[in-house]
Amino acid sequence: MKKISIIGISGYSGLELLRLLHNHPDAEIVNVYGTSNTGTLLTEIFPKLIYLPKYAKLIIKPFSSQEIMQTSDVVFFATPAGIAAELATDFIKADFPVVDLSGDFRLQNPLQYEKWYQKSAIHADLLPKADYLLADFDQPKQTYMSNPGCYATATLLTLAPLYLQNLIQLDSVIVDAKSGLSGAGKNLSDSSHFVNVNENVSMYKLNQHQHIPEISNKLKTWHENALPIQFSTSLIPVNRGIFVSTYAKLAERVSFSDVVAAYHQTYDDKYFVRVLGDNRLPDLHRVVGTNFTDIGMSYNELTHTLTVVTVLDNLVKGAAGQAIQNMNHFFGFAENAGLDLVPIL
Ligand SMILES: NC(=O)C1=CN([C@@H]2O[C@H](COP(=O)(O)OP(=O)(O)OC[C@H]3O[C@@H](n4cnc5c(N)ncnc54)[C@H](OP(=O)(O)O)[C@@H]3O)[C@@H](O)[C@H]2O)C=CC1
Ligand SMILES: CC(=O)N[C@@H](CCC(=O)OP(=O)(O)O)C(=O)O
Repeated sequence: MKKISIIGISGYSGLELLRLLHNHPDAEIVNVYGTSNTGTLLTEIFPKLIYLPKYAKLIIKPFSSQEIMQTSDVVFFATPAGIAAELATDFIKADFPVVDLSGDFRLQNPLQYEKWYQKSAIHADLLPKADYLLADFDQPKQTYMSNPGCYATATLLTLAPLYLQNLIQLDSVIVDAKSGLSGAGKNLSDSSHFVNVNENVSMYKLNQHQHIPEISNKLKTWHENALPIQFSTSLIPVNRGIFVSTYAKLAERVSFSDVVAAYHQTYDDKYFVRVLGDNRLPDLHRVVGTNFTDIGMSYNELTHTLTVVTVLDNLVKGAAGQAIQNMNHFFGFAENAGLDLVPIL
């Protein structure tokens, strides 16, 4: 049984880690950390947990790297960008296992991080200590596991077969991504007020989203001629879910059946990515509450355009679920331990 600490327990993905780890056969949560409400019982802040005796004694504690390393086997950072960069050094120096849900270690180039996250980057010497782990493709080799972003996960799983098998015109890719509100975390802002989100759709961070460099960096490892992609993000009035529509022109002499075959070839042996087959397109309800990514595709003979639709739950596959999938790989557990989830609806 591996002992777990969670930093950022009162945030959306911190609590989602607790929800998923609750059913993990090989893991137990021993300590939880935050900055507000320290010294308070977790069940006092979240009365919905009161009936779960496992958590009756958990107190939200102020961060202590020494305590975490003495009491647990792995720590999850479910904290906003900038916090792991500040607090993770002791773990890296001690080679202590970390799964970081934030963007702090996703970009190996500190200048790229500073440009896209508009924060100071961690010292360049520490960045190579982290593995960027798109869990369905990458296995941890080091102890610092950097979890991909939610939009980046959906986009990369969409594009992997097309880049790896050289199936599209690389200058033709347009990714239109939409997210539910929990993707923005628990803090209120004008744009996240119920009245501004309900019965509304808005595009934000156009051409400036912090997941763009992360996506481009990975695409370059799959295809040496990868070009910048056109990428947009919109907010939709749902609690959870990422819905990505991707458009591209096929490369010469590539047919739609080649594309469908490539998706099956890439994903049929990957438990958490499900290919729906040609002309069947997924919707959010298929995956909400689960660690699955569902992908469907269609081809328009008149415009010679491929459309791929990808859905995932931003809090599960986009954050806590993929983080646990990476932890499962690290400890050699079954990949789906704690993650065999049925969609909420
Ligand atoms: N929401 C999502 O769908 C996704 C989120 N992510 C990433 O995961 C991370 C967490 O996101 P999310 O859960 O949405 O964020 P939230 O804003 O909901 O929660 C963040 C939590 O971090 C805690 N925190 C902040 N500073 C510290 C600190 N110094 N020490 C300990 N705890 C701290 C806060 O607790 P307190 O109030 O006690 O300070 C808060 O509960 C972010 O980096 C986010 O970008 C990645 C993919 C998807
Ligand atoms: C709906 C919404 O606002 N989503 C957030 C996703 C946040 C996130 O996951 O950011 P990092 O992974 O880079 O830390 C956003 O678009 O910024």
